[in-house]
Amino acid sequence: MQEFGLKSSKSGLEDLGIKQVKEAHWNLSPAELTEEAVKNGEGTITDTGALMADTGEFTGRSPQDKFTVKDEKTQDTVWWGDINFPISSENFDALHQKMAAFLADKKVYVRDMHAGAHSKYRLNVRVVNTQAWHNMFCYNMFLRPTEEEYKNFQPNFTIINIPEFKANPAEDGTRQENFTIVNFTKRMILIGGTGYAGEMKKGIFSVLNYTLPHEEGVLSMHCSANVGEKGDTAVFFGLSGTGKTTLSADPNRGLIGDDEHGWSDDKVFNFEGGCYAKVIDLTREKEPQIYDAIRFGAIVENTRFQEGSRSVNYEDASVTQNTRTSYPIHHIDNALPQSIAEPPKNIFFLTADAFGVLPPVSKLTPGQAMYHFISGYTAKVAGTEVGIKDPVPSFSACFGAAFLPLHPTKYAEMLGKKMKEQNVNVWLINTGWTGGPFGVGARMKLPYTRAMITAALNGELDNVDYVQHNIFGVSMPTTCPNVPDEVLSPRNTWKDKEAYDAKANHLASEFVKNFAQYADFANEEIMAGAPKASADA
Ligand SMILES: Nc1ncnc2c1ncn2[C@@H]1O[C@H](COP(=O)(O)OP(=O)(O)OP(=O)(O)O)[C@@H](O)[C@H]1O
Ligand SMILES: O=C([O-])CC(=O)C(=O)O
Ligand SMILES: [Mn+2]
Repeated sequence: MQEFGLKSSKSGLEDLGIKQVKEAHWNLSPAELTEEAVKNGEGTITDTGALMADTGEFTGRSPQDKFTVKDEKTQDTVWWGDINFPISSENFDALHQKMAAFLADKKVYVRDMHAGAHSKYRLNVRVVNTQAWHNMFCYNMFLRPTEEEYKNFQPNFTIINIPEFKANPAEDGTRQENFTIVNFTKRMILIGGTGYAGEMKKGIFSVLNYTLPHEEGVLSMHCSANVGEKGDTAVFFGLSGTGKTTLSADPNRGLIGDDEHGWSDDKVFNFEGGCYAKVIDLTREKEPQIYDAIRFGAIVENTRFQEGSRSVNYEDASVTQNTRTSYPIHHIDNALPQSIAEPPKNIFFLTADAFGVLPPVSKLTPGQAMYHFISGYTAKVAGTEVGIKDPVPSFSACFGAAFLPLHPTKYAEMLGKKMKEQNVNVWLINTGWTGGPFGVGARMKLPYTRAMITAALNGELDNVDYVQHNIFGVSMPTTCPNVPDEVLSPRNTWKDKEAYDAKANHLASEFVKNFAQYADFANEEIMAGAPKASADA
């Protein structure tokens, strides 16, 4: 086999069961990968120098096709069910062999990288790709080793990602032709039949969501994080599309990361080396930092050009609503170089409530915080996952159940303990609808949401009056700098108050129904954080 680039002297492709490839390109630079991607016909260059590529049939993750190998290591530790689907190690081994054989006449791009900015908890990840742009996605999204580290690199987890390789469900134990399979024993992830690059980053996130809490006592979180001038860290939990990336990019605060973090005894640290932002309707005016990050080295996915030019038309959703960009974190000016900071003083739960019920900013008691963390509510609108067009209420424990191999109460217990010990403020932010539900009202204006978060962080909401929401019980400030008072109470913003009460009661009942599955875990304090349907509505 022909090999190019900066290769580790410690281990090669044979160690991954790959005996033969046509060419292996090791650890190419973004410039080389951009060139390869264009030569291979994978993409084009935009007028700001970014690489534009399509993910193919899959424009989002496919949670139903994500499997975990059920074996001695995982059978009693993984939370099996409709999130963690089991597959046998025989199926895994057979697929692994087929994939390795498939590569015999292919050109591959191999990359060595780190996950976890805290040196104590770092994971060495090796990825094998058939598409150059995927390899560049990994350059952007994972932490980049130094030249010396490349030379001595030894992987302790590997991803083999071949979009062109399709499984045969009847034989391979998958649901369809596409699959993502995590094997904790062999320390390997196999991805096939899909070109959605996010499967790689979320695959490794799932791995860290197992190893860190289970083996290291570190809480892993689906959140963004940034830090103020005084070293005050804030973390922003939220499901896809709720604003983690958008709101963590704040010109007045250093960016730690936009999607995946760990909270150890002493630090909050990013798992990743870059950001993966939604770009639908992106404008420079609303999101200048993200807009300006889309330059040479960045990738834009599933976007289209303005007619007759090489400018990206961010309004074009003809391929998908889930258009994305990935860029290395240093494309954001005030990103912290080490991606690590002190434990948080403030925690925000972001929700995009398409029913327009939850207040745009409210403060939670510790019991309410636990209740909302375990609930993990948002309303799903068309976006990151396949097959969702109309908004639906969505509860995803810990704001990221899809990535959690362990039972959610494991993460909830760890968070609850940390919140209490460190006396953290917890806020609920509705970045979703106001003035009525989706279709009637409008999405909360981004400048208002930013102002609410800024006020909370600066202590400007410490000494204002609060009122309790009649059903959810959360405390709503009655004033907030740079936000009109009338926006702060959702009921005020609805023309039809009875319709509001009915919707609020309905949403409350959805919360209660969903929470029933955690009844064994919840104590009195947590249950006091539950919404209470009002009898007169
Ligand atoms: N008030 C608001 N607050 C936050 N985001 C808003 C608001 N109004 C509109 N948006 C839009 O909502 C989207 C939020 O997406 P963002 O990329 O921040 O989500 P995310 O939580 O990082 O999701 P993912 O985990 O999938 O990456 C952006 O497109 C942003 O422009
Ligand atoms: O993983 C992805 O494709 C995007 C993302 O951040 C999420 O869905 O939380
Ligand atoms: Mn995410």
